[in-house]
Amino acid sequence: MGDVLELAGVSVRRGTKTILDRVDWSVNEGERWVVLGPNGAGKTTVIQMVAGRLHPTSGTVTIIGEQLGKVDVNELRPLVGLASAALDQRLPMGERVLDVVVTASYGITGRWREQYESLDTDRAQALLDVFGVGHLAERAYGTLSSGERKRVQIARALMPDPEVLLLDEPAAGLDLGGREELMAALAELAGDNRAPVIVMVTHHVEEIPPGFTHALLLREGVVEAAGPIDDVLTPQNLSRAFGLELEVERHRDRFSARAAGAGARAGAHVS
Ligand SMILES: Nc1ncnc2c1ncn2[C@@H]1O[C@H](COP(=O)(O)OP(=O)(O)OP(=O)(O)O)[C@@H](O)[C@H]1O
Repeated sequence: MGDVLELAGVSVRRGTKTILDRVDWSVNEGERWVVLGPNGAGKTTVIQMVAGRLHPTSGTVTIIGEQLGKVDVNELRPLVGLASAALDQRLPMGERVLDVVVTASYGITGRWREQYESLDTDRAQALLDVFGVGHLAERAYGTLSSGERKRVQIARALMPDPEVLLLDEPAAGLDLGGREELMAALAELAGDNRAPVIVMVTHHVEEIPPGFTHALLLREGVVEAAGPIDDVLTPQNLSRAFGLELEVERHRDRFSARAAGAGARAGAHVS
């Protein structure tokens, strides 16, 4: 049984649509997971569930030993840091970047009249520094580039010192330089044994930072493969999940994938 996250026979249905179909998945201490799959596979639904923001239609979700539905989610949420596009839309654009991060210690977006201790503001500043955006602490959040915002969101997600860090497509929309800088920061985090368990959603194997240990491959709400990253990210598994024949390569600690065979499709990405 996963000691950090456990999904057992989890299904999510909306009307006649089955979004997740009897998903089993275990995550243990120290693991760094990537969740991969084509559009509509159910990746965000899984992330929303392990963030305690969505309940399964059937099956059980256990988050750090507490079963969803039997625990106050407000107690659970500080234990799970989430960075996602949906959160970005809720953050006040005029808010000072330092406050965007520090308000996470209260689980709120938007500073009101709370008093923060210097311990909190020092931690927020240190996290911004780790992600290379410390110099932007006094700027309004809405003036940041999308790459800078992604890094602020991750600093915010780490602020309450969570047991689990969930990243829903952190590299989406970044240019090559922005993506590589983010990957370097995430690789450093992945290699830090004091860092929380990490679960990151992506469409592209090229966006998996070095140091990630496990992969969950989804297709149409079903687990195609799950386990150690080298066992899961095989050409066979990825081809099945994405519905086209793919070649997968590993150069040192990075993956790449493209349509099998030369010609018109060579170089295509996997989403
Ligand atoms: N409330 C809902 N009612 C009906 N269908 C829904 C609902 N919410 C999600 N879905 C569907 O469930 C499927 C899985 O959605 P989800 O966002 O989890 O996929 P995803 O793998 O994250 O996709 P993407 O890569 O496109 O972000 C999609 O087909 C989506 O349209």
